[in-house]
Amino acid sequence: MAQILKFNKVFKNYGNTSVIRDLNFSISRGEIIALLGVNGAGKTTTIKMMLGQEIPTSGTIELFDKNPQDPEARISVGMTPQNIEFPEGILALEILQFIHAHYPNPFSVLEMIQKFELTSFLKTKASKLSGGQKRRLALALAFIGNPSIVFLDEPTTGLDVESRKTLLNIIRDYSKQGKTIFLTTHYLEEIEQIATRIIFLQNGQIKADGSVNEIKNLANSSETNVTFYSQFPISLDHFKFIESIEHENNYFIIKTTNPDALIYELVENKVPFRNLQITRENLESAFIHLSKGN
Ligand SMILES: Nc1ncnc2c1ncn2[C@@H]1O[C@H](COP(=O)(O)OP(=O)(O)OP(=O)(O)O)[C@@H](O)[C@H]1O
Repeated sequence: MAQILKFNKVFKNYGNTSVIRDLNFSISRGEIIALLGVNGAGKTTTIKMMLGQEIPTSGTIELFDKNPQDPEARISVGMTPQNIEFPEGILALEILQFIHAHYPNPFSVLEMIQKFELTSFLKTKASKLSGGQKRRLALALAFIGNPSIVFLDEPTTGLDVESRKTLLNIIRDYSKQGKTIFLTTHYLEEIEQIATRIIFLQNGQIKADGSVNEIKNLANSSETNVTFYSQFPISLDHFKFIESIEHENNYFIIKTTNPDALIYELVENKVPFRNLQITRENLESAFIHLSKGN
């Protein structure tokens, strides 16, 4: 896959504070990348550097083999900022038409209106729109230029449930056309649904980089739950693969590092059970695990 964005030994300081420390990674066509990390980890700073809005203190960033500030690179980029403000007095429709006119090969204004369901507020002044309406307009503006890569900083914040679903579908469809999406969000269940890759930042450094399953597996070692129902008195004291047991109303909840071996032990010891369930890690526990680690 062709690489469209490269970070090479990138550092960023604000005054004496080191915010981004030695970022090295590349991004290819068709990826949906979620940049995750706790508040202050450096996500927005990273996106701003990709967009040429902040300059690295040292190291290099190449966007389409160019400096991110180069207009030739910027013409293939769409973005929404975390905080959206529009100029006073301009209608939503006028902003769409204005931005549309800046791109050589844009989607039609009508297509964006339909996709992002903007019809009901096209004749409203953009600065007077509700938070969710502003967000939908900003998203339409991010996509209208038919960009090769779209940067979305917390794009679903303020969106209602339907609009969220719509956006996730738009993102999925867009990546199927070979376009790249780079986003930050604090809604992990959305990431599980769409991301092809997660980059996890901690204190300005990459702590993990992989598929959703690979990231989940990082936390898997200590926190897989095996639950089952057994109405018989059983002792599991001598079992090797048990980290901890909770027992309530004939339900056993066992934490284990090795669910396969535990189930083998249950069967081998003829423990009577039913309704056995293995609960794999969700992304949230992986996130907590990664955030707590050093
Ligand atoms: N212009 C600035 N001047 C000084 N410090 C800054 C500036 N911008 C960001 N920082 C600091 O850099 C660190 C990273 O901030 P950044 O906004 O990139 O984090 P984030 O991961 O996007 O956080 P959040 O999830 O809260 O949006 C924070 O400690 C922040 O205070």
